[in-house]
Amino acid sequence: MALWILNGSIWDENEAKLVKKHVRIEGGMIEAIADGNDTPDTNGHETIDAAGKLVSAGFIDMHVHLREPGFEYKEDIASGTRSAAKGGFTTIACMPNTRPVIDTPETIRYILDKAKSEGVVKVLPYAAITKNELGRELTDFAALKEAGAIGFTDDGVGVQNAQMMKNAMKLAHSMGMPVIAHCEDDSLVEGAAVTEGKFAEKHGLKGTPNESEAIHVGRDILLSEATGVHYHVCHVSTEQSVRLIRQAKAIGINVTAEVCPHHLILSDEDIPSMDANWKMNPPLRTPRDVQAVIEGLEDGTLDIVVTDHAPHSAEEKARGMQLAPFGITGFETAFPLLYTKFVVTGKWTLGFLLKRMTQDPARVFGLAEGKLAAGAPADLTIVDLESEREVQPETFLSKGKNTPFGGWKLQGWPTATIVNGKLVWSE
Ligand SMILES: NC(=O)N[C@@H](CC(=O)O)C(=O)O
Ligand SMILES: [Zn+2]
Ligand SMILES: [Zn+2]
Repeated sequence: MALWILNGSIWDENEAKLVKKHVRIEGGMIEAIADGNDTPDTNGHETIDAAGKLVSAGFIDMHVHLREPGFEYKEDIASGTRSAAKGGFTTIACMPNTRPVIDTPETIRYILDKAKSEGVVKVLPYAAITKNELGRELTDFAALKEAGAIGFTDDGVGVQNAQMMKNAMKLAHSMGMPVIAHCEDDSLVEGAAVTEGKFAEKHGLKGTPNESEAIHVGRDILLSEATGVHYHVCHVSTEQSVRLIRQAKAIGINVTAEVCPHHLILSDEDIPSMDANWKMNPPLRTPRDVQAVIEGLEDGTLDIVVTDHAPHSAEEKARGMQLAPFGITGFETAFPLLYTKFVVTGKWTLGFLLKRMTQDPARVFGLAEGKLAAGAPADLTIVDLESEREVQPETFLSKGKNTPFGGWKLQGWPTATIVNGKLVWSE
């Protein structure tokens, strides 16, 4: 039996507009895409009517925190993948800053097994660069790759020692694996919760300077040049980082980069109070930085959008700006935020946004997903582009309700998500 998604609107890249199509799915693959004016014979097959809705390749999020093992009170694989599906994501890559840290083949296998038995979207695990993410000793890259790790990162902290990072890059390059870096020089941060800027000044807080991120970006670009490794920069938030990555790409260094919706939309000047739902790492930067990351994404310096979905409990976030952990949830607001802020306003085409959330992550990480075409995996997202709805954190499928976007009125809400040809979430 096939599954037909009928009458949906698909973004046509050549015509740069939405066109009506029918999608036929069989055996977990997209089998055919038929003209919307045809009437396919759907007798004996399942159908989903997508009239008036966008049908897109499923979104891909290459930077998320599922918190399992160890922090299941914040999120687990079951809740995190359901939250992802509700946000229209069909493939997600999870970070290793769990407890224990994902630094052994056993933990990689645990994640993959759990994702298979309890998850509803595809989960790709990263492994740590250093044991316990302590920056002292490299993990067993070969065994981790063999177990299914897709790259190496100590996300949550920066690798402080340059020689350690260089050794990691050399080794990763020798096995064709990428190094993904959380860029932060601890000596320049010293416990600051927000960026240097107007909010910090107003509240008499210590702020993190932009260089704390960009110094690592610059260092690692040079190390990538020296080792040849594919170096991917996490959650770029500063003008200086964008500038360094742009220059590195211009001379052919093997660097790619990501940016989060919140860094594209919010600056430190938007933070209304000492509310820790506005606290994340990197922090919200100045309006000038926001402009720079927007331009970076637009000109391809920044390749992809990721959520950095980072759920925490309400109790943890209630500790206040200085003491609460860094991070905000991302899955269930990402697409509506970007669609409303950049596509509805006419700044970007819908095609541009979709590309940065589907094809580009697939290109950067060499995935078969991310395409809406015959022969591609049947991972699809159906989206209502019209209705305006309010962000209601209490309705999130994520255990984390920590978001600064509560109450925002947005368009572009996913209504159904299909993974490997199966409906895994619908309204
Ligand atoms: N981004 C965050 O603010 N927090 C992340 C860690 C990280 O991505 O660096 C987390 O694990 O909570
Ligand atoms: Zn990080
Ligand atoms: Zn992260």
